[in-house]
Amino acid sequence: MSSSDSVVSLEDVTVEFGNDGGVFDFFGESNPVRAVNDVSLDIGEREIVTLIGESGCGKSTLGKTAIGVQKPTSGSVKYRGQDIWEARNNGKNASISFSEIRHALQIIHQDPGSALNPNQRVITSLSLPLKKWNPDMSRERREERIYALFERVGMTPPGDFLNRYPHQLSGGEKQRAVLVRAMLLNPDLILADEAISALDVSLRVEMMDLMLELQDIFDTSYLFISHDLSNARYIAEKSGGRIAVMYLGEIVEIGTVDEIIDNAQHPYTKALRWATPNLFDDRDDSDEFPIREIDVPDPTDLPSGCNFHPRCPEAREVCQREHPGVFQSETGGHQCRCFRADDSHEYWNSSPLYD
Ligand SMILES: Nc1ncnc2c1ncn2[C@@H]1O[C@H](COP(=O)(O)OP(=O)(O)OP(=O)(O)O)[C@@H](O)[C@H]1O
Repeated sequence: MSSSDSVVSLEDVTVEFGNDGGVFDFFGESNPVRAVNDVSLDIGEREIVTLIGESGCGKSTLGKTAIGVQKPTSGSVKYRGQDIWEARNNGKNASISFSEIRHALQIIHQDPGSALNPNQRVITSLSLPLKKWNPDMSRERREERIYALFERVGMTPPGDFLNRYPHQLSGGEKQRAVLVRAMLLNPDLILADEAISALDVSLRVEMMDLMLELQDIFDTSYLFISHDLSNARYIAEKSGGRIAVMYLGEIVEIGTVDEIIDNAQHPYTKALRWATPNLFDDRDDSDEFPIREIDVPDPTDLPSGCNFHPRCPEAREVCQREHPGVFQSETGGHQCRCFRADDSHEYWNSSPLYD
């Protein structure tokens, strides 16, 4: 996919936190955290990209950067070809205004409670954004749309739910209300940041199905963040989307379900897959955990060479010295940041690092 066909396109994006002139900088006590490191990613029309990786690897920061909430330290983030930060800072030259971009890129969080005002009835919380973005829409028309969507997501009769306060809804009902609120704005992309993680396991599939159903109606793309590979697999498989695996700020592998689940190339992806037993029918219980059991490196003090080499059972001397670039499969879709993806790399003649 080229960046011109994309809804959102990130190119060489890096996001650092720290070194902001605070008191710790003065004493030289803080190194910046490179939460996102040189990430390029295109999200297509009606595409679902799932970001997966352990806590602190940079998923939320990358997600917020993709929707224009977090400014990148370097690199560009474009919405339909328009640089989001240029639109924000230099609106006169922008072909798409920053407010149009913010309208088109919505977010739903893990905690739906935080998105609904506890002191307002649900109908009010859902009406306000519609009113803001469509000031000419009559109150009757607004409520008609909200009621229709509530019916669509199975919250019937809608009035029973809409006239309650958020604390009178269950977690699953609140999350559905928040999804409806985002969809009412007819966004092009929704960042779903761990949006199903707080739900009971039994409700997660229901919520993912609902997201897919609404995607069909509204032609929405999703950037779906999860730390659970089986959820990532479910949504990517059903939508024909891609899974992107993050490790310490980088996308270390990206591809379709077949490529990531059945033909993983990166040792970290293989470790995630191993750690998700319900994905791995052929696992022998005596198999060793395919990752070296040391602490996750400090994101303010990244290792030399490949970020993953201290934990990688396949690491060789070159991995300690050189940072791997992105290797692409012949079709270009399956990408991996590991020397092992290149049959002719000097890695294969380099000495193993660990016994
Ligand atoms: N505003 C901030 N200021 C300083 N550091 C931050 C900030 N936001 C994130 N970080 C750091 O950036 C790194 C990536 O954080 P991020 O929340 O993006 O990861 P994550 O993969 O989404 O984690 P989790 O799954 O726990 O939410 C972490 O080391 C985190 O502490």
